[in-house]
Amino acid sequence: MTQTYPTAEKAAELLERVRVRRPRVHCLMNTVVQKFTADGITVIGAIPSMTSSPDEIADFVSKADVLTVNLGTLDAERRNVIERAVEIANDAGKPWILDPVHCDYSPSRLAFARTLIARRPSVVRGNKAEMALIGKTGDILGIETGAADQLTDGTRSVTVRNGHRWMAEVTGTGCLSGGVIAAFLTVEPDALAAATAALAATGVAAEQAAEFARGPGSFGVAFLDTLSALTPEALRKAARIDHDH
Ligand SMILES: Nc1ncnc2c1ncn2[C@@H]1O[C@H](COP(=O)(O)OP(=O)(O)O)[C@@H](O)[C@H]1O
Ligand SMILES: Cc1ncsc1CCOP(=O)(O)O
Ligand SMILES: [Mg+2]
Repeated sequence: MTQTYPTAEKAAELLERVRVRRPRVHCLMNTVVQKFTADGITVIGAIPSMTSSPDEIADFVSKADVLTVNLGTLDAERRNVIERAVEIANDAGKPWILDPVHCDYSPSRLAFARTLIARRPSVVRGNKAEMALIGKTGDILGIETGAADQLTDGTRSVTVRNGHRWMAEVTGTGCLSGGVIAAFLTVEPDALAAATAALAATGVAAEQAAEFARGPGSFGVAFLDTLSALTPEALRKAARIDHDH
């Protein structure tokens, strides 16, 4: 069977669509990087919300277009809220993404990540150590980020080669990428194409930011500037997307 693979042209088209649609992205996000993640979602052209209040989660997820579930700074109350949020998203047929932050540090967090994967997120994204423990995710899109981002949906595999090493020195670039991927999931049903475009966009913005930043601190700020200013045309020209065939 002929497979369709995401291209730089497709990434540019999806960036345009996110900016036009302005999707609502609800994030159950660790407490360390809520601001940076919300800023990333805003500058890509989407609208973030961040509450983890048990009283409000149903209303917020019901009004959102997509959900981001991030397991950093997890506590008992947020576990319950996550379970409720996932149930609402699934019942409404809304996409959601799981970031199993630090599941490699804690068996209980890894076990919780596995129960969530059984509830079928559209995407699981983690760093190398996290994804080594999560393992294969079957037909659920699995993404291992790093110097190159490796994406596979069990049938197709794609590598996104954009980015800059300073991304690894700013806390929360991975978490932010989860929020940006979520925004792209709302404009493209093929999760592989959506996530490829999102990671190419953040990677290209990082390359541009590194040209005028002086180190990780100024890079974090510059990255929001360049992600905000990123044009579909610049993304099309600079995206470096490879695939397996
Ligand atoms: N050495 C690197 N060179 C280029 N991009 C990188 C590098 N390390 C991480 N990134 C990028 O930084 C983001 C976060 O990735 P990663 O560090 O793997 O996740 P986490 O923050 O969850 O540990 C991703 O967009 C990834 O592409
Ligand atoms: C996103 C992030 N990056 C470094 S610490 C942190 C929060 C992680 O929380 P936890 O220590 O509970 O895994
Ligand atoms: Mg992470």
